[in-house]
Amino acid sequence: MTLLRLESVSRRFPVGSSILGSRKYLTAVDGVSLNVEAGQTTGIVGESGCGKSTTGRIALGLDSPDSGRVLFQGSLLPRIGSKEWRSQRRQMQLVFQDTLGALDRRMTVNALIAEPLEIHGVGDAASRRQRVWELLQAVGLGEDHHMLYPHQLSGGQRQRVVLARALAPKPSLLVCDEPVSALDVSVQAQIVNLLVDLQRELGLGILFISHDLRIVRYVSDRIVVMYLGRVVEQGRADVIIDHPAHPYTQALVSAMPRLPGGFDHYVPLSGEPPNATDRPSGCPFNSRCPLAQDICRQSLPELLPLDSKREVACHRVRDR
Ligand SMILES: Nc1ncnc2c1ncn2[C@@H]1O[C@H](COP(=O)(O)OP(=O)(O)OP(=O)(O)O)[C@@H](O)[C@H]1O
Repeated sequence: MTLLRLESVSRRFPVGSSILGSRKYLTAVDGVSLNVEAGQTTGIVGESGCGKSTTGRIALGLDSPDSGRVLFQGSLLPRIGSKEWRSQRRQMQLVFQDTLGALDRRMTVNALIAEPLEIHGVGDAASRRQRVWELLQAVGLGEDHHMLYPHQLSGGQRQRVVLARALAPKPSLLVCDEPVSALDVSVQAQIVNLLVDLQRELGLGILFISHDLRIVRYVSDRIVVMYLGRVVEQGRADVIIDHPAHPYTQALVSAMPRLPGGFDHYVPLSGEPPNATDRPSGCPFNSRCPLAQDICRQSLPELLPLDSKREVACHRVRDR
């Protein structure tokens, strides 16, 4: 069952000064469509600034698209701030990257986990205490931690608190935005495994945002590759990573440690993406693409099925 569906969603932001007449618009997200199935994970990858977090905020209804639609369990997301929106927000929770300070330093772990239950008016005081206890256990924290303050916890323990807070209102969808990028590699693995276990147990749908392809491959059923606000390739996670088709995906994958039987070409990725206020005409990737030809500078490639397992937006892939 499709839990979340983004249909041709776009979002642009004004940049520069309107007084000096230099106002420009930056297109952060441009015609993005994706699905998250119940009990499954859709990963979004791409370099910094490609629009991953903006897509996540739109998916959660924390930001509104300028065009396109967001459907949650088949219905349009209610207007931001409305009563319906507030009640639906329980169903959709954000797991963000904990930088020390994102959690209120004056609150104990207990109080931090109880807070979302109080905000959403879940149960009475006794049932909330019971739920906090269950959540502590679910994320691998317990008696030793519940009266501690955030600064007394390790990064991994704080991320467990972030996860417990997100799970408190019993959501069906989690949007995880770089949930482990601030952590050491070994702790990253613990938190990612915890997330995968909890997903299995609770049947959660997850939109998992990260610039780290290894982690996205590990957790995702489907992967969406974004470049300058657009989806350049999306499909089954194993196909995207083992047989990437778009030159951008190939470059990202070839920068990963090689996997047995996986993609074994080296595709260089030089320079930085162009400024998002000044996107090149044609394919957004043409200025860095080793395969670019005239057509790539002239016309924007559509995202079209390449085979039954993925869609690709590239003129040249179809020529090969
Ligand atoms: N509120 C805003 N006002 C103006 N520009 C914005 C705003 N939010 C995001 N942007 C711009 O939109 C683009 C996409 O940002 P976004 O945070 O979605 O990218 P990202 O892929 O998540 O990046 P990162 O991996 O660095 O978090 C960036 O160029 C960013 O500067």
